[in-house]
Amino acid sequence: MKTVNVVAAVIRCKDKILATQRGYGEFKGGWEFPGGKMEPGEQPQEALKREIQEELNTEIQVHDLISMVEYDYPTFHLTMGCYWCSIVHGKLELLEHEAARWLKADELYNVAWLPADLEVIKKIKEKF
Ligand SMILES: Nc1nc2c([nH]c(=O)n2[C@H]2C[C@H](O)[C@@H](COP(=O)(O)OP(=O)(O)OP(=O)(O)O)O2)c(=O)[nH]1
Repeated sequence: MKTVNVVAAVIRCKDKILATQRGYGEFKGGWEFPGGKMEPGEQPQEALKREIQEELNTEIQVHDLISMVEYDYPTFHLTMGCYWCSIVHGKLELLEHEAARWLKADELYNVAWLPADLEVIKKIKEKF
């Protein structure tokens, strides 16, 4: 099975984190952390900054790794590095997503996360 390498940003602002809803493709309508596939030769931090600039027109700072998720979807294996991030500059324009929500710790399960994200949500809940 092919492996897809993804980086995802858990953007935190005070007591909330950002969840975004996919606007296209196989998982359309599902909730996720913004981010995407790493390009060959890219470091995770630079891939993440690039993706968030492309998707949300926002500059972020990438902090610590929260979790490396390994998840088997029916047609591919996902390896996803999830990082704490904060906003440096920008207004989170939804250039590719359908919707976005800021969630407090007790609201984390109020959206329908992609299956691979549930493990990360558990870790975030412990640390947040
Ligand atoms: N960004 C992101 N992707 C996730 C999460 N959870 C999860 O299972 N995925 C999966 C869905 C996709 O199969 C893959 C990410 O691919 P993507 O389509 O966002 O990547 P990309 O922005 O480079 O998109 P593309 O140019 O290939 O369309 O990872 C998550 O929280 N964030």
